[in-house]
Amino acid sequence: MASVLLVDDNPALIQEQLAHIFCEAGHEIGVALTGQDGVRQAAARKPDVILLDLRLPDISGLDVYQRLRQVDARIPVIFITDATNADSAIEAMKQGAYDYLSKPVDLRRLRLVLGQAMELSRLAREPAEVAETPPDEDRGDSIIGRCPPMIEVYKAIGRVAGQDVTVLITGESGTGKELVARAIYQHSTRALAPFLAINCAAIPELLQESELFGHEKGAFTGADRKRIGKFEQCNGGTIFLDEVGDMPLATQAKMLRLLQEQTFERVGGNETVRTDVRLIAATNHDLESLASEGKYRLDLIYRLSGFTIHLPPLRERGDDQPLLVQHYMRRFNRQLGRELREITPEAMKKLREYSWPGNIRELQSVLKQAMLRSTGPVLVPEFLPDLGPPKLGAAAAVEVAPRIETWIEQRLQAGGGDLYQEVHQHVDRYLLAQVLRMTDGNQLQAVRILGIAPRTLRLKLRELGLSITRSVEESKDDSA
Ligand SMILES: Nc1ncnc2c1ncn2[C@@H]1O[C@H](COP(=O)(O)OP(=O)(O)OP(=O)(O)O)[C@@H](O)[C@H]1O
Repeated sequence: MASVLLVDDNPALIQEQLAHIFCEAGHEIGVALTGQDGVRQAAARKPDVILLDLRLPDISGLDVYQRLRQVDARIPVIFITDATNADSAIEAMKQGAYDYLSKPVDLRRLRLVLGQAMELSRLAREPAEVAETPPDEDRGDSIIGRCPPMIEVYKAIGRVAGQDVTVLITGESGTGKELVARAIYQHSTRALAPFLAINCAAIPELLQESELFGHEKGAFTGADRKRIGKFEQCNGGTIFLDEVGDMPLATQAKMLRLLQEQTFERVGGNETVRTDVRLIAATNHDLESLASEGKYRLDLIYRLSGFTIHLPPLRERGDDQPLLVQHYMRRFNRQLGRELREITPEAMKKLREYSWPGNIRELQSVLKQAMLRSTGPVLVPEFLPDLGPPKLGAAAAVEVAPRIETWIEQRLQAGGGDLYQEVHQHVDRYLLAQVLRMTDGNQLQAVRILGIAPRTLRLKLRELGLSITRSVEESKDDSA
């Protein structure tokens, strides 16, 4: 259930748009007509996101914003402005507002920004903590596991959280890097300051620099107004920079300076901006091999990796696997309205024998599929999707899809929400795996066939918990 507070003396239109966006029952949309009432309601309700009009009858929007920060600096505040108010909006962004929207607010943009802000609010507030045993209650995102390498991870989180240093988290896709970043943030001295998560792979390379550092009006074609970047916006807080290996060289140079001096210039500007942000970076690439190919700066690697935490792949976590299975079975039981209590030893054996290239994200996806197909209270191997032999990593784990009509029929009978997204994921999973199999894992050929950008393919693979391991034929050495 989401809760949004709208602080606006003329709320009708946006209220209507919010009602349209949150058409499901149970969401809470509070409205305050004055700044004072806004601050009072924010303190009383602690909403997930606040929409704040800059022009209020009693106090200026910027003053209200400062008071809201005192209530809880982690609640993302989205400013709503008249186009003429751009300067105040820029000032608001400088002070840490999440985003700003001009009136009349475009519904699609509102939905997008609101969705992102909600997710951020969740990330900043839901505890990401180590669970001694799988928790009964779904208290936030628990980090499950007690194998020796994970104990080392917990110790490292404990050692570094309170120190204001840059941390690099490494590990394959889906091993929990973001979860660990949140745990560090939540145990740090900046825990009450904002947290921003940015995925470099999701931002087109040409826009990365401006997204992170901002730009001046006219800096490039299309830069019709000044923009405050994430590092300026998150002053005092923590930035989690995911997929930091996907950063173009020009942005790397700027990042290096930021880490050395905590200063930078906006794109197209001369003014030196000072910021105080703690950086937690993550990558599933080997940065040193990127450096040896000339794609990554070694000096940046040294700066980023002052303190490194490595997350082991799931296949090396031994008895953590049954713990994770138990944990996610409980969660999906709640989400899907199921009552599966057990998994047979044979089904567990199948899971343990699999190599999990997509790690915990893939485990979640496989379990969810299996639970949706299960009929009784026990998860038996027949309900698991075909997991072997993983020539193309998780891609090979994709079952030969039943006809889509049958699948939808089964899902309708099973009940549960999110059907639209599930159908699309189901089709994507099948399509991508097929195409990647056909091209033997060659992504360039695959994107040509699919007609999508390489970045989109990478994002989709990540979203689906798929990864590619190309089969390598042993070269025959005739001279031997
Ligand atoms: N130890 C764990 N216990 C429980 N859940 C976990 C654990 N590690 C990861 N997860 C869950 O697995 C999913 C993927 O984790 P996360 O997004 O943190 O991985 P990641 O390494 O950042 O992935 P990527 O490299 O693709 O960004 C999330 O839903 C997360 O909550």
